[in-house]
Amino acid sequence: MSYSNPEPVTPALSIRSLGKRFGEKVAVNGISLDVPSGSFFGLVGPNGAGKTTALSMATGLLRPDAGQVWVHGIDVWADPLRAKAAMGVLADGVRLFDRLSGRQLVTYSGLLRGMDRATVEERTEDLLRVLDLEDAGSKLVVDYSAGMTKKIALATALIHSPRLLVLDEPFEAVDPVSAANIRNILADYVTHGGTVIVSSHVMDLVQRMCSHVAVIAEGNLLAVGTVDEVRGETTLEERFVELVGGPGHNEGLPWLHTS
Ligand SMILES: Nc1ncnc2c1ncn2[C@@H]1O[C@H](COP(=O)(O)OP(=O)(O)OP(=O)(O)O)[C@@H](O)[C@H]1O
Repeated sequence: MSYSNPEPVTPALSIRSLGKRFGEKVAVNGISLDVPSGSFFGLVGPNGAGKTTALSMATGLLRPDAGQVWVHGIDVWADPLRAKAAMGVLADGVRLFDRLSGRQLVTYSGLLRGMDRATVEERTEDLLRVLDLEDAGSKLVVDYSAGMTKKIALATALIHSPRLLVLDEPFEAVDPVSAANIRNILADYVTHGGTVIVSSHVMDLVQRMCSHVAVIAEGNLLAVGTVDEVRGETTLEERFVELVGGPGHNEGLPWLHTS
């Protein structure tokens, strides 16, 4: 009896030769990588490395100058509606419809995704509860704090139960209890077959939370693999500093010394 080779599993996200420049500035320099399905994938890099630009292109928010992106095998730029249906996105710095209340915003996101109202209402209440936003549900999003805004944006990314979550800095400005809640929700989602991509500056968090990591700096991919492969015998933080270069400007600011 002969067996054919098993089909290789389609990555949750595949990026090939993705590039973007803003004027003279090359923000993303022909990056290629695969995010395995079912992974918890961290994207790390210094300020201005190109993380947000790369994730915006990967999620159909910013048109690349070059390259291609597939989400579960669907070409994001050739078939955006189908690709976006498979994704939940927490974008950095994108304005929400903040004249809606939190509850309205999450409900609206679900209805826009074509979900039926009863399911949307049920999930909206679940999301407000687990994200500790029940009391703030009827307040306008424009009046939310930075952390509350992050959490309501996360709720809009989760409502349709996507196969892939792409979260740009999901823990920024979020209090530790809410952050732990969100980590648990995401870990549970991955355990049940979802894939998460998070960008973060907190190496310790990425080391503890993620199965895989990519390091980018100045628009280039410096390392990618499982967290253990990338960090080797050291911590992810030490490896990160080795890869992107240690602290510069050691001279400090003498005029700031008050005594
Ligand atoms: N709309 C834009 N116009 C001009 N330059 C841009 C624009 N967006 C990003 N850039 C530049 O592209 C580079 C990459 O920026 P990007 O926001 O992708 O970095 P990042 O890794 O997300 O940084 P951070 O960690 O600080 O959020 C930076 O030099 C930035 O100034």
